[in-house]
Amino acid sequence: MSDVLKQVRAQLEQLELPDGGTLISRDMVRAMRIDAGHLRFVIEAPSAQVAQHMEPLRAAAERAVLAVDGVDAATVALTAHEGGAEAPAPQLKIGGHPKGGDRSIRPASVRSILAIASGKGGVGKSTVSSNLAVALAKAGQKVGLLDADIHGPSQPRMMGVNARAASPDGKVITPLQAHGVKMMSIGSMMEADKAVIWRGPMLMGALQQMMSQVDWGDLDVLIVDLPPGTGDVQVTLCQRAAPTGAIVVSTPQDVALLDARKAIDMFQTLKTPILGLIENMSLFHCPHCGEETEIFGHGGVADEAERLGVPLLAALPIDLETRLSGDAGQPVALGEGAVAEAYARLADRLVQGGVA
Ligand SMILES: Nc1ncnc2c1ncn2[C@@H]1O[C@H](COP(=O)(O)OP(=O)(O)OP(=O)(O)O)[C@@H](O)[C@H]1O
Repeated sequence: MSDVLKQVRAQLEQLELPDGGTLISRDMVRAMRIDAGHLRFVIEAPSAQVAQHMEPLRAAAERAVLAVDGVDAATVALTAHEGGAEAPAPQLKIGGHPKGGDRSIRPASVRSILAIASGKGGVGKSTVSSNLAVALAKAGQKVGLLDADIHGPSQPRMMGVNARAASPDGKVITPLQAHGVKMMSIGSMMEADKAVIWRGPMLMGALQQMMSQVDWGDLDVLIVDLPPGTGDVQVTLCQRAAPTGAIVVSTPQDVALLDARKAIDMFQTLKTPILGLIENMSLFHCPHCGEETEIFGHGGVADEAERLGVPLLAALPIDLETRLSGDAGQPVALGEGAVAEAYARLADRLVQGGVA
């Protein structure tokens, strides 16, 4: 963390909350960054109800940080963990059959939809999705994250959102909010230890509901974390939501790459543009001896990207902090350091390319 950001945190430690503690001690500060003297961060209230009373504190925080040398301007936003304890549980029947034939399920207020896919499970597709969402939000984009991995939803854990989603009118679902990102997951609609035992049509119905019945509002980009493989959810998304493009995540290992090719072939068949590939877990840098080990090999994804004529968008190392912060619901891209910078570069590249 830079010295200026450390001083900003120290300054915020001085600002007492009316009900005790500070924004720092109560872990309410998210996505803090400084760019050419302009400091930006998000205060995340535990619920929408609490957030309603926090505007004076937001304004006070914005004023207080201007006292720090190196901060010339400050923008502090207020968000809430929607669906806190007092929010009503959704009355929707999730998991019905899809409706409307081939009609589009693309929300009109969403500018870009990025599908994050992989051929094989466990290669880091959800990790990339959550970190990319956070990095885009840090870059000032209005971001949504839809966890479409219906059988194995991991975004509630990775984004640190335990609340159940709410639907005040029983028709429209209010998305949850974490780290400046609107988030919706089938995991936020179900009881934690209930298995989802739906088949094709119900999966497609659930995707349709999460696209079109969630109040996404105006978004620059909606990141869709797909299930692994080439099944009904992927095909429905491509045919009915017309994603702006797909990003395929793979490890450099042969077996993962073989499956990634199938995913790539599916997107080509469905005429969804492939924006590029991401190599995840490419290199391990030992923090003790400094040695670098290619645990899953190296370079395979770059070769595949070249063969297809699409960019290699990022090569991300196998990294303990990535795993720990994902498990703790605080994506590594929230902080600083080499991996956070790699995600910031990836976000920047997608924004510059006009796809986010
Ligand atoms: N670069 C990385 N370094 C270290 N651990 C990682 C990295 N990327 C992902 N992981 C870890 O690997 C595990 C699997 O990652 P993740 O859930 O993102 O994969 P996935 O492709 O979405 O899997 P699935 O398709 O089965 O849901 C997680 O524990 C995650 O924290």
